[in-house]
Amino acid sequence: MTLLPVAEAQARLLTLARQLPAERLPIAQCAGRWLAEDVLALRSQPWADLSAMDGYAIRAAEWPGPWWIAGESTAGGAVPAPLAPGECCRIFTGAPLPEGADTVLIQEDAAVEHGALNPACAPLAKGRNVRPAASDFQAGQRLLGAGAGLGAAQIALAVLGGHGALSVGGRPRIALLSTGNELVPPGAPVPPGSLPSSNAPMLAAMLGGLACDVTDLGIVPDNLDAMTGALEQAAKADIIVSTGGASVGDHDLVRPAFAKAGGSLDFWKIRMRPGKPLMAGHLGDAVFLGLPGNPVSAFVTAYLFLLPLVRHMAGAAAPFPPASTATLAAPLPATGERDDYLRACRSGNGVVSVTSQDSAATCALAQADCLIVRPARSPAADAGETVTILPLT
Ligand SMILES: Nc1nc2c(c(=O)[nH]1)N[C@H]1C(S)=C(S)[C@@H](COP(=O)(O)OP(=O)(O)OC[C@H]3O[C@@H](n4cnc5c(N)ncnc54)[C@H](O)[C@@H]3O)O[C@H]1N2
Ligand code: MOO
Repeated sequence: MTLLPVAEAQARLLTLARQLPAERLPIAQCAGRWLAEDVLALRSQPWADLSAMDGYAIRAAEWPGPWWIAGESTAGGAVPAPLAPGECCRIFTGAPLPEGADTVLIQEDAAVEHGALNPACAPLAKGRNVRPAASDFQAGQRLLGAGAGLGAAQIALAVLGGHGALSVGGRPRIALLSTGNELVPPGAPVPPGSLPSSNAPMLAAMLGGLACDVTDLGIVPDNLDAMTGALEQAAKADIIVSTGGASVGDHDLVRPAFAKAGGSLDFWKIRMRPGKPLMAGHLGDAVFLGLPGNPVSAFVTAYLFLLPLVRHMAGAAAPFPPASTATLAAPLPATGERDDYLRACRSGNGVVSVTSQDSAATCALAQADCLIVRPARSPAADAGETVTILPLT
């Protein structure tokens, strides 16, 4: 069976998903969401020519003065009277310049005596220490595009643009299923042959920073009817995620259970290491993602598929993790028939892959802060070569 290239599988996954209906939220609840529509400026910023410093508003052409201090301008105060020739105005940071003024002399460079101002510095260029009206943005300007992520800076911009509420994409509901007779819940006694189930808590943690609601439906035994029932129950969610049982063994029942529940599979088996047995499809309105059971495989496939799927459904225009480059601090062997996503660490000397690349090596995974992406059939690489990386932190 030919293995599907990662980029093709990612694109196909997004076509299975619909973007959720938008909701309008108070701006204080918009952090971490994605805009459902463009945000236009309802006002200009600054609203007038404002002082950037505490000092004196002058007309630069009248340098070196002296000027008579004729009034005062404060942020939030009355609009100051226009300057007559030879006049200046005491002014504070954020306050509007009076008509006729074009420059601000900072108070540290001012000598004031008996109401007269003399400069104690080299001549100032016209416009110095002034923020011109609308120099940040103009009323009507597009401040942020639909699909943009709302972090702290974007929220500040939207508020200054005059908005108190924004239309944002919805929060996908995600149901997690962990399959395997060997699994016991976190913290429970672990009899011989058993294993604490770490995948659902790991996935919940990966999803924790995203706009979504996660329900852990627990551990499902390797039994066709139990798995089918669990999938049917999970189909109320927007995204169903299972881990384990994705491969070809006799007890890997996710595919048959998915079919029995009425699901339609879109793809299975990806040209990547780890993560080959990944599958996706839909069950009713829910998108289904079957991740491999090995913890590292589940982590990498969640990072490359699940998190982008959630971002996409929540309205993100750019749902995939941003790739960058780094210099190898140590050599790497040639890759095989699948693209490698090597767990790696960045340091001042460059990037180095962690000691074990086994799909079950969670100690090594926990040390990694990025993935090195190496296409299938890449030759061995020397220290000093440039590689593509994806940040994990
Ligand atoms: N003959 C073949 N065998 C395997 C192939 C293959 O192509 N041919 N693929 C291998 C690859 S690649 C992977 S990855 C694994 C994935 O298999 P499954 O998705 O079926 O996962 P399981 O067999 O159920 O479990 C694998 C491993 O992970 C442990 N596990 C499962 N769930 C959890 C959990 N919730 N928390 C912690 N650990 C979990 C499980 O105990 C197993 O040790 O298949 C290869 N085999
Ligand atoms: O592809 Mo599996 O995920 O190597 O271990």
